[in-house]
Amino acid sequence: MRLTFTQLDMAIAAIRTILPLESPADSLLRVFFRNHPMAGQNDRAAVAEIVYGILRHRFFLEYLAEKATPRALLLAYLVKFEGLNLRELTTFISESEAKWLAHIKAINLGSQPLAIQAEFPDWLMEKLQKFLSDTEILRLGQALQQPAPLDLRVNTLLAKRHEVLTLLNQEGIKAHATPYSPIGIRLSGKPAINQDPLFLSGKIEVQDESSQILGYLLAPRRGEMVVDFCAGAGGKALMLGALMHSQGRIYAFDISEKRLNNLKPRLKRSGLSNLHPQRINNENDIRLKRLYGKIDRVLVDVPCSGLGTLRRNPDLKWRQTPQSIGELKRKQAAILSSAANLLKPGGRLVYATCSLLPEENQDIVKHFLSDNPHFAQLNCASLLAQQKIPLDTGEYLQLSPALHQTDGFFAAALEREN
Ligand SMILES: C[S@@+](CC[C@H](N)C(=O)[O-])C[C@H]1O[C@@H](n2cnc3c(N)ncnc32)[C@H](O)[C@@H]1O
Repeated sequence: MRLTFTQLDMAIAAIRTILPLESPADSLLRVFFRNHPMAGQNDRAAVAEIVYGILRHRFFLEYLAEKATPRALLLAYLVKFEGLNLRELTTFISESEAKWLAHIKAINLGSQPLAIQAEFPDWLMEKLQKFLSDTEILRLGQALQQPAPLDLRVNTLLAKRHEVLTLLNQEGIKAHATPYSPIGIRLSGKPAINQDPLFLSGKIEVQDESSQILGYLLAPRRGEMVVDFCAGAGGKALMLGALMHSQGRIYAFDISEKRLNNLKPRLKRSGLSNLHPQRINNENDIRLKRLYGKIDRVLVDVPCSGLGTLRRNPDLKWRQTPQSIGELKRKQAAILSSAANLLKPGGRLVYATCSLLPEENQDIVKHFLSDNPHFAQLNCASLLAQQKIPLDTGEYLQLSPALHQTDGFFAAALEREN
């Protein structure tokens, strides 16, 4: 990483603004850049990389810096994680900083306590230790400290994967097929894909491979009635529409008008005509009643702690607390129970989270099944095998950045029997 003085100063200002983490880091960074309109494309990329790098390695960096000032965190990060040598920083640092940096260069991360090596706060360590060994926690923590690759989904309504791969390679963008999703592409590096003609013409969408696998678990067919209960900006609903060849009907529900508005330009690009976004007041919205017992497939991608996405959102481990997770669990159970009312007998429901914690995953599903004996659990590995996806994580789908190079994802597939 080669940095200018301006970028170093701007990075310090950005860290000062973002680290209190009063809002999500990505929105704080957006506001920061809005307030620094003179920053060019390269400056923004460098500052964002530094801020996210510091968020990923914050525990170790705070341990290294006696006083965790934005400047100390920046310098420690550049030396320990970006491999900058002191010569490259001489004009920027004082003599005492140079001495301190020379000292910390020799400190080995491997000799630190597990929580620091894995970069997990104490409350999360406590939860993880209930179901993972120390070795598994370390592997998970290390995988979550790596930046996520950029995954694309080919919109099969408009293009084929091999054609898109050829076109990307012709543009000089290094890309290869994802190992599990038959319509996924993984890019090397982070090209500005949202300016690419393939993106602008709706042939590709940005979507992590783990999220694409969910679409294959739900496996909606042409002509069916489908609900994406927590559709957000529609990442998964758009894929469902393409799997259905734009035939049948998908309702994309969400309580957030803003998120559904973000779906609109994507929907326009996608060429789909079977997707209907609709804001609901809450999971018990009276307007849902007319659909009770009528829907073939329901996706319930509930709000969750997001701990499986720490590669992209490293700030979540400081923004979540045991209390916030307690509230999420109540919401998840309520949403699952209401969404299940929509299903017709023989219909399929997929409950999904991007959390790693059994309390937001298996526990919610088990509780639902014990309250609803007319629902049965389907085996996710068999459902994926039917779709020719050789991905066997047992009866639940459990994807991990350490094992599958995807975000951490959980899903259970349920069928209404009568
Ligand atoms: C994990 S996100 C969904 C992401 C989305 N499926 C996608 O692929 O982009 C969870 C969503 O649930 C929505 N939500 C929260 N409470 C809800 C409720 N009671 N009913 C429906 N949606 C809700 C949130 O606004 C958020 O967009």
